[in-house]
Amino acid sequence: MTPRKKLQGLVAATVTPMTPDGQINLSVIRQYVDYLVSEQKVKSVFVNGTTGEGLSLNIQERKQLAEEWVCQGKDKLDHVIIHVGALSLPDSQELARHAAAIGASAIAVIAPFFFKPTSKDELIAFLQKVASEAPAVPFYYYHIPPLTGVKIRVEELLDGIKEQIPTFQGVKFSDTDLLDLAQCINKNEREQFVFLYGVDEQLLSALAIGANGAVGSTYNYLGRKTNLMLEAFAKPDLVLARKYQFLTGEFLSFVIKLGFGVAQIKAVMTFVSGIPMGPPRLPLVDASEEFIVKAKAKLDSTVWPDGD
Ligand SMILES: CC(=O)N[C@@H]([C@@H](O)[C@H](O)[C@H](O)CO)[C@@H](O)CC(=O)C(=O)O
Repeated sequence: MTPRKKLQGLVAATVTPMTPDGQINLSVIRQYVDYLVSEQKVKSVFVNGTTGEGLSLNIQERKQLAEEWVCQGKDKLDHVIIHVGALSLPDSQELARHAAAIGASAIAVIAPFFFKPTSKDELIAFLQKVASEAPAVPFYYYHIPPLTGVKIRVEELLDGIKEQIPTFQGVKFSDTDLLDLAQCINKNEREQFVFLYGVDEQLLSALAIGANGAVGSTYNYLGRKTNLMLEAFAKPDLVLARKYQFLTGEFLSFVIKLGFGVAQIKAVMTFVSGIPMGPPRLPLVDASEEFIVKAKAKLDSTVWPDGD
């Protein structure tokens, strides 16, 4: 990894490749890295997050994946962010120490979601205990209230956070509350925090209010298209940028109606990239053949502004 360009642009939330019998399949990570870089023009990854079924993996598996991504990403990827959140604080701390030891670019932590923090102070206390185990590694809070049920506003959380977590770098913001995101950006201009948006279907709106980039599942297979949207936005050619966003939205809205989660993301990534991502881990179950046929037909029939 080339150290340490400020994180911006697209970050692929990686899926965890598995063998048909449910073991993690490290052997395809090298091919996965090359595919992201050469075919999707995506040079940063977020490992062991939601899309990566991080919370369904054991500690050993999470460490192996982190190591493989860092190792295979060396000299190819700009940033390898490792999600180290867990329900158990010692597990999360162990993963943070491990990520630091292997040279991860950054770590991220989700709010614990069984026994939940009920206030900003409780959440910060948990995050601080994890971040302090990796004192030289940039730290991101991973905000995903639709899955954690932890709805503490990020705007509130950020107030004074640097004093308690000196490594705090930014937020992976996977929520539709754009007012909260806007307030975070507006109030923290001097802090130089990084805001990575996580709802791919409305990334353009987040860019408009100042998000630095995005972490998401679609950048695994629509990274190149979304990069064209980012370029159009930067020009600015908003008409073109909207076209890309609308087409991504049309695909997602189509598959969401069919039932779209990590299993289906793995299936889409498998047919688009040709890399076997395998089944998900229970309680998730494989995408149906019907889903795969319909999703593939939808993607194949989409005509993008660049002519593809
Ligand atoms: C709830 C969820 O899984 N959200 C995804 C999105 O990329 C999502 O798949 C996309 O917006 C389609 O709805 C990401 O925010 C998750 C993510 O970045 C991760 O895997 O850590």
